[in-house]
Amino acid sequence: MKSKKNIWRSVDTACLNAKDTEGLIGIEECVDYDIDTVVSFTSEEWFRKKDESERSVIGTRRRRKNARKFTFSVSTWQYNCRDEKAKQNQKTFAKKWERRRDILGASETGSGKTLAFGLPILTGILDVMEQSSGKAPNRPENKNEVMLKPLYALVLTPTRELAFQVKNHLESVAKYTGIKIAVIVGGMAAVKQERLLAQGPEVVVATPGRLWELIQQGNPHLSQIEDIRFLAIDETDRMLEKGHFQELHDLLEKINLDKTKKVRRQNFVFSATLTLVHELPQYLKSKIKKRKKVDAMTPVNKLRKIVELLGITDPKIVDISQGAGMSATLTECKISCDVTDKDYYVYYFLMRHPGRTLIFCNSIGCVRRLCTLLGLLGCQPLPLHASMQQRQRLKSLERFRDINDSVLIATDVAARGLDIPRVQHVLHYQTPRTSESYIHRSGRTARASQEGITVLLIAPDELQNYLKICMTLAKSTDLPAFPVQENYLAAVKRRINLAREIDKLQLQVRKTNSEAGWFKKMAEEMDIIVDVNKKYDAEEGRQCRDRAEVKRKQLSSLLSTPLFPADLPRNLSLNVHTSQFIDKPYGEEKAIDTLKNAIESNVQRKKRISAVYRIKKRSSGFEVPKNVKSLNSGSGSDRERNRGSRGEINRK
Ligand SMILES: Nc1ncnc2c1ncn2[C@@H]1O[C@H](COP(=O)(O)OP(=O)(O)OP(=O)(O)O)[C@@H](O)[C@H]1O
Repeated sequence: MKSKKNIWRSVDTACLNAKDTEGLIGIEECVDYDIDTVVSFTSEEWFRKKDESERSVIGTRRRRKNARKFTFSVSTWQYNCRDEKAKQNQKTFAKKWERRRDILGASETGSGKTLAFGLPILTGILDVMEQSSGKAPNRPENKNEVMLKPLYALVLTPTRELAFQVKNHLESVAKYTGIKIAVIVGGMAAVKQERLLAQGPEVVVATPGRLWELIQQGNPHLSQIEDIRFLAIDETDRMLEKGHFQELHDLLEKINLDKTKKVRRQNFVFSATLTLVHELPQYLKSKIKKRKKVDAMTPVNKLRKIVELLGITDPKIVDISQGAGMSATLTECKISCDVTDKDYYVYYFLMRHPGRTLIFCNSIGCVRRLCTLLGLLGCQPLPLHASMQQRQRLKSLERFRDINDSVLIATDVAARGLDIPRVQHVLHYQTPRTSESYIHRSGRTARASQEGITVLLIAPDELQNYLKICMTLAKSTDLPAFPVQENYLAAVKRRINLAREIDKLQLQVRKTNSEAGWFKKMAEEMDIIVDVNKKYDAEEGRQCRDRAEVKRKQLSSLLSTPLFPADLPRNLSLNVHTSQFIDKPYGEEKAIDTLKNAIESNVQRKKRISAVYRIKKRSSGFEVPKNVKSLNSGSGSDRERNRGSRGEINRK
């Protein structure tokens, strides 16, 4: 269809379903057209539209007789599209895309990479669909086979949650284009996913394991995987890590087999840490000095390796990551403490600074323990780790999104890519093992130009790891210490210690019960009669239960008394799960402001002290002692913890 004079008329939307028109600022219908040729929207037009303050996306939806032009407001994407940084990011990427080259893209966390590859893919598919509209679809060679709808694009992500998120994100953009998107991940019923694939989605978002499984099983829609025109690999550096995602390598081998198809395909390779490289360990540095054959890992080397692994030729590299992939709106800080004190500081933080908080642990066991502990204290934490059922994992995420001031305790399974609105704090309960992990975990806050704070809890035996992270991220100064009002810690400790005791007693009860259960089962199998109650439960188990009950009552009464001074406004609410009263202060200073104020007052204090030194020196020839370097240098001191110091890193 071709419009002659480009005359458009408003369409009355009253007759349409409110859900269908949600987010539309209007629908116009082209009223002068010929039905011979199809009008396609050029990339220039697309991106020109994107620049307008009320950015709009134009998609075509062919109806039986006429084509309609759909313009939808960005509010359908659930965010305000005036995020200049994200827009700039996507524009940068768009320019490269116009030349249809493979893109290797690195930009900081939360800067909008999903759309940076999502938009080119969706527009690309529309183009391909327009071009091939006259041609016959993929006809099977065998007449008995069903005619296949084409598969145009594949997006791969390292985690299932991220796959769902990317799918939702793309779906909201593709809402009026008619492009269908399916998500294929492990942990969900394969039959259901096969049903989705049978509908012939143009885009498949998947994790490599399940996708490869279905390909191996000969899924008809996925049999076209070699024909895809667009491939995006999100969090590529993680996906290509040694020993992980073997299926991805198998898949790449398969789709790179046919050289003509490979050349026709456009690849998008994205991550915030795509160009991040680590400092070489000392022993390797000395090998380099001795001219032994050790390749220093540079960003170029790293990218070269990725390109080689993916079989990409002549890609365009777009590296607009600043600050080692961390958002400029992110404020970092640390709390140095003993490993046994970490619970106190976490609970203190949650109570003193309520807000949506994501706590990262290094192991599943740690997530479970912390969840139980904070659960007993009425914080209602939500767990997220790989040993949970997929349904539960998604439910935890959903509740974390929906509930204000919610707390999610997760392993690194939640570290990459997840975009949860208004996460105010990220706490690293344990120092992450890699710098990448630190960047991605921290990047769950301060997204899309919002402010956020990340707090690293460092025990003495984690100092080494912490220093490595600082060096990789080229930090010249120590992270400031988060200010903690130590006078409240005694009350915090009382609560935590009681909760720990209850946890221990509960564990003992569970152990006794399971032992009794096992014994009973064995006795039944051997057909002997044993008084199990007498042997196990009668004394020890009952005593533990009673003691736990007493302690629970004590804790309950502690929780019903205020933790912070009476002059702070408080919110005494009932925890419906435990029937305990939770006392939550609110209305006080935000964590980020507390830290900024502490840093500011520390700077002022240093200025005052150096002014006093100068005056004294001038008036009495007083010399500043040479060993006075920094007032708060060194880590772990109470003084530093309280005042938010910025000491120099001791690199030795
Ligand atoms: N042009 C834009 N204007 C406003 N917000 C945007 C824009 N583009 C993306 N966003 C929003 O920014 C947030 C972060 O986007 P996205 O999840 O794509 O970031 P990312 O760069 O992939 O982050 P990560 O590195 O953590 O995976 C999302 O909520 C997204 O909706």
